[in-house]
Amino acid sequence: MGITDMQEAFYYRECAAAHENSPLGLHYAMFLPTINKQATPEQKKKWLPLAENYKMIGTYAQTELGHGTFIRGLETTATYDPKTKEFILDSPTLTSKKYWPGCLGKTSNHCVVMAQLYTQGKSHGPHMFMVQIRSMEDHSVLPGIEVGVIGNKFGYGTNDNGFLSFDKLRIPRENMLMRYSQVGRIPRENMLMRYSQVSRIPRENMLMRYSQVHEDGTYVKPQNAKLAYGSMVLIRSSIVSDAARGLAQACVISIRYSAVRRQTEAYPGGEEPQILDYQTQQYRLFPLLASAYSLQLAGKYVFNTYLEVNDQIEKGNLESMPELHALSAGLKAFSTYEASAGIEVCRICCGGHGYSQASGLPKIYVDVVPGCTYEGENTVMMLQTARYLMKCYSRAKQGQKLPGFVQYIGQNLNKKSCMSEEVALGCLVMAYEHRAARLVEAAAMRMQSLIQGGKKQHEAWNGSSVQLFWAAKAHCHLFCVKNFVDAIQAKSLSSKTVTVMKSVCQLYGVHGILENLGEFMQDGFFSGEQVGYLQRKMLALFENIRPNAVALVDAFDYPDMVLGSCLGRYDGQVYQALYDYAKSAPMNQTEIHSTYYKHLKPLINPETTSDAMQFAKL
Ligand SMILES: CCCCCCCCCCCCCCCCCCCCCCCCCC(=O)SCCNC(=O)CCNC(=O)[C@H](O)C(C)(C)COP(=O)(O)OP(=O)(O)OC[C@H]1O[C@@H](n2cnc3c(N)ncnc32)[C@H](O)[C@@H]1OP(=O)(O)O
Ligand SMILES: Cc1cc2nc3c(=O)[nH]c(=O)nc-3n(C[C@H](O)[C@H](O)[C@H](O)COP(=O)(O)OP(=O)(O)OC[C@H]3O[C@@H](n4cnc5c(N)ncnc54)[C@H](O)[C@@H]3O)c2cc1C
Repeated sequence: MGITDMQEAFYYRECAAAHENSPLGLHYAMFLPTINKQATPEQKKKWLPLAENYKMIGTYAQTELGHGTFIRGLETTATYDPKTKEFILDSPTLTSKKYWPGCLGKTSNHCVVMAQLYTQGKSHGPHMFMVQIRSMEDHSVLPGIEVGVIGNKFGYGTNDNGFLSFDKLRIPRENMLMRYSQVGRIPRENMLMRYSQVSRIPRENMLMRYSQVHEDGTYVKPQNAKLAYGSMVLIRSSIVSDAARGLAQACVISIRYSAVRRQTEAYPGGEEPQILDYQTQQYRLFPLLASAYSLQLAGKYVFNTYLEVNDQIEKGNLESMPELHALSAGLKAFSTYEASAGIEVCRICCGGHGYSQASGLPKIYVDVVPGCTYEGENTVMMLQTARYLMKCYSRAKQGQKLPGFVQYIGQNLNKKSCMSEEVALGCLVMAYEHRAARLVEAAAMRMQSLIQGGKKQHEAWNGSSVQLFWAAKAHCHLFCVKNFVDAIQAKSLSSKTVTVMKSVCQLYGVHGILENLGEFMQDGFFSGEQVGYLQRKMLALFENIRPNAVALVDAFDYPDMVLGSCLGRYDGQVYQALYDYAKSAPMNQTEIHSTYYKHLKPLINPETTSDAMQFAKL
């Protein structure tokens, strides 16, 4: 294809089989990026050409039967044997079997495995290892390995998510991904001098990233243990755009269909209106359209931030890792929650036809919804963001300056909303900042009061985790609103486009307040009159957006072959498409289905069953 940008490559392949979830998905999404980001130059030189040319086909094997979220609790072990300079990989318990990795059961012949590293009897936590699991000659499973598929799932039918276990499998020392940490002395000639010299330079000259390497194979610590989590941060940063894509496609289908579908005469003898003219249909669909635009912008921001921060990390500057982790973890959770719920609403808005595979909506749903679980279960990710927000809160209270997107924390909470009938974008942002700041403070106060009441840190954390979750969710919501407003105000769009997009942005902000009113009103920030402004503005925005609704979904520019939907076709020929779809159903290829003879005929016409049974056996 010659496409070098990995997101473009992903979406190009998606066009070929939209939402089918490629059996090579993990090879592209995590196996290749892990080699790129976690391997030494020497290891990359050896593995990348094979992986890029599909000789090595791999996946990312981290999750086990017993652990997915708690990486430090993983049970697979990799024990270093200094005599043979090998690691011994083992699955010591039933719960240590790897379980869920995509493309593992039948497709991959290699995988990067996350295992607890042991050297000289000491554990050094989770590290990545390159492991060949099948022969590159005949794809047979290698000795010491058990691998297979995990069976049918909620969706992902084309992905052979699998299980994998090791029985004291020996792999060469060079198979530990050693960009950030090593075991055993690396011969000088083996290590490209990109980052550091080995053995002959004075110890104090060694970049802190590569601290001491000892002859006896003592473990070399990375600058930050979380560098090993880097592949997950990449995918989390990518998932936001992917969730936006799923929601946008569902909006295209449901809004185009709502412009074609007519139902129920508006008044006795009157014409049946387009269902898109029903205010309740607009109330359900237009905010989702706004959300799709907002999440697309958020996805662009977070992926660009990932690229920038990753660039710094590669140069040894890890300063922005915490921000990137907090942003990517929170937005991954927020976007997949919003998109999953939104796609389901789009399906319901299409009535019975929405429940048909012909609509394309079930496929989009089962492709997007696991994003709430994989790459970090959403609640856990929100709590990781909350952990960062608590740190920011205490820094703000100490008068420290905070980075850009958290500067609102610790602000004065006594002020009231500036909201007027006009519903200015600035007042919307101020409302979201106030809500988030207040929820961050409330969670911090709750933690503090529990600790002052004698609770231990972890008890106070758990006892505050609902409020911590609310604070993180409000933080992510603020980010999306502010990012959308900034895009509208900064963009040099034509005045017509700005007018339309400003209404979409306003609707996103207004609807978000009205759907979470308690959090905005709890401290009297809004008056009842101001809430009235917002309610009237929302209804006015529906009317304002209605004439451009189809153009706003056409603007996503998804071709019919990607939407795969009889309801969302660009030409609007829904009923003919549905009828053709039905006619093409495999069961309609014969007038009488063979099961009639076996199961129905004996009930309906028992007397003539025997010769018919002969016929059924033909
Ligand atoms: C098939 C489709 C194909 C598609 C093809 C795609 C093509 C590819 C091309 C790619 C682009 C394509 C575009 C579209 C693609 C998207 C489509 C979908 C892809 C689908 C594939 C994905 C499949 C799914 C793959 C998977 O599912 S793979 C497994 C995922 N599994 C997890 O995600 C485990 C979660 N759990 C944890 O991440 C940790 O367990 C835990 C909770 C953090 C605690 O970690 P712990 O070590 O306990 O740390 P703490 O003690 O809690 O914290 C201690 C201190 O560390 C800090 N810190 C924790 N972290 C981090 C971190 N990162 N970084 C920095 N700091 C961190 C924390 O801030 C704290 O700092 P402090 O506050 O002390 O200052
Ligand atoms: C479609 C799909 C594809 C996948 N692909 C891969 C892959 O390629 N490679 C791979 O390694 N893994 C993969 N996974 C596994 C996935 O990464 C894990 O399922 C995910 O990390 C969640 O972990 P878990 O399943 O152990 O859930 P758990 O962590 O057991 O979560 C269960 C519940 O416990 C709660 N919980 C857990 N910990 C906490 C906490 N500290 N605080 C509060 N609540 C908590 C969660 O919020 C959740 O509600 C995939 C999963 C799916 C569904």
